[in-house]
Amino acid sequence: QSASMAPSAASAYPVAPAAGLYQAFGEQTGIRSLMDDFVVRIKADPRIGEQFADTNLENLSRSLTDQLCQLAGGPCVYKGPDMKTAHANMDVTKGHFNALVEVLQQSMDARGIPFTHQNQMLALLAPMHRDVINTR
Ligand code: HEM
Repeated sequence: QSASMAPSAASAYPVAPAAGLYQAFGEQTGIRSLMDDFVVRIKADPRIGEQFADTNLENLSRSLTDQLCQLAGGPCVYKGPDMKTAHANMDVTKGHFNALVEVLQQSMDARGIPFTHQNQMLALLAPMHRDVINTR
C-alpha cells in the first residue's frame, strides 16, 4: 500500500499518482518552494485574493505542501481538516476554483514543471471540487 492510499483527509480521493510525479515536482523541497510561490500569487489574485486576507501564508504553504506531497506519492502526511471542513466557513464558487487552478498553473510554469506532470497533479486535485465548491 502506497503512502497516498493510507487513510487520511488527503486521501478521501483514492487516486494513485503517476509514477515519478513526486520526483518531477522536486520532492518535498520543490513542492514547498512551489507552494511558497503559489500562496503569494493567490493572495495577489484579484479574483480570490480577498478570501486569504487573514490567512497566515506560511501555515497555508506548509499544509498545502503536505497535501500535494502526499497526493504525488511522497512520504508526507497531510494532517489538516478534510476539504469540506477546511472551506466550510467561506463561499467558494466554481469561478474561484478555476481561478485557483489557473494560479497553480502559473506557479508550475514559473518553476518549469513539464506540462504532462502539471496535468497529472491537476487530475489528482480535480475531484476535490465536490468538497471545496460550496456556493453557486
Ligand atoms: C483543489 C483545490 C483546493 C485545495 C486542494 C485546497 C486546499 C486547502 C488546504 C490544504 C487548506 C488548509 C487547511 C488547514 O490546514 O487548515 C486550505 C485552506 C483554505 N482555502 Fe483552500 N483549497 C482549494 C481550493 C480553494 C479555493 C477555490 C478557495 C477560494 C478561493 C480556497 C480558499 C481557502 C482559504 C481562504 C483557506 C483558509 C486559509 C486560512 O486558514 O486562513 N481554497 N485549502
